[in-house]
Amino acid sequence: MNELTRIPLAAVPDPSPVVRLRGFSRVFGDTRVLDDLDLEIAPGEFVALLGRSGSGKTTLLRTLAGLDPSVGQDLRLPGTRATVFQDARLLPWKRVWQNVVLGLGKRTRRDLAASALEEVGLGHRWDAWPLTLSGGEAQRASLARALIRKPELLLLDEPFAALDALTRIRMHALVLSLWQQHRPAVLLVTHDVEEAMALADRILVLDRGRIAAEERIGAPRGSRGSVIRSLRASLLGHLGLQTESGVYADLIGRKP
Ligand SMILES: Nc1ncnc2c1ncn2[C@@H]1O[C@H](COP(=O)(O)OP(=O)(O)OP(=O)(O)O)[C@@H](O)[C@H]1O
Repeated sequence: MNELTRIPLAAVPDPSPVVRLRGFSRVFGDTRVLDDLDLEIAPGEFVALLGRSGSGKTTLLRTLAGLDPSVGQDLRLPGTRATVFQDARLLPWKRVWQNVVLGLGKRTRRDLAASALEEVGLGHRWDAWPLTLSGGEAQRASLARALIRKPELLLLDEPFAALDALTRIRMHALVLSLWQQHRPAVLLVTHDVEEAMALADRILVLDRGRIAAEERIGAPRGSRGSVIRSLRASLLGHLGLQTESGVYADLIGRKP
């Protein structure tokens, strides 16, 4: 046994979190949208955030992205963050590759953009105009633009919600493989319970401004089938969706 193996586990410090919010609140007028919220995200962790409409998901994501100017500096956030939104937000008057390196300085080379686009499966469209891209292609470009910045924290704000089912599944596979390769911490905001269960290590449910539930998925991706069934019921319960899924089942004549 060498020296290293004798060090007790407790003596190994936890890696410091990429995100740490303690007792964080955000108030708009009379509405307390985030209320004394605690959140930590470890380096390289993939976290999904579920919540009903209006529960504060986007407010939280904007805070973490540094897009909320009224939030002070009392948060621990990483230096490099990048966000992918539901709409790709590409500038239509710039080529796809120019969008990918936008803001990175004049010396950033075209071949760097092209290789990032290659990585997201869009190498053949590197010189295209954004308006000629499909929805899925535009989101690939948006992912390339995020990843080229080598973010410690990648924020995904319902990035697949506007895509058709097949494209969405392909994008899930792409995001997972990019995450496995680059290992940023990820916070994925989604309404889709299945998406959260397929992609994340940990799922949070936001309700009335706080984390109302937390589920950690130990099983590796690809062999989560048995865990997912019980988790789905629990998450739908936390989201208050059991009644709705019952109503839906009545509509289509199938048991939920
Ligand atoms: N700038 C603002 N000024 C006033 N109220 C706001 C502002 N931004 C958000 N809100 C309010 O905060 C609440 C939470 O909004 P938020 O967009 O964070 O919810 P969400 O969970 O992302 O909803 P959805 O799933 O529908 O996108 C809403 O009631 C919204 O009207």
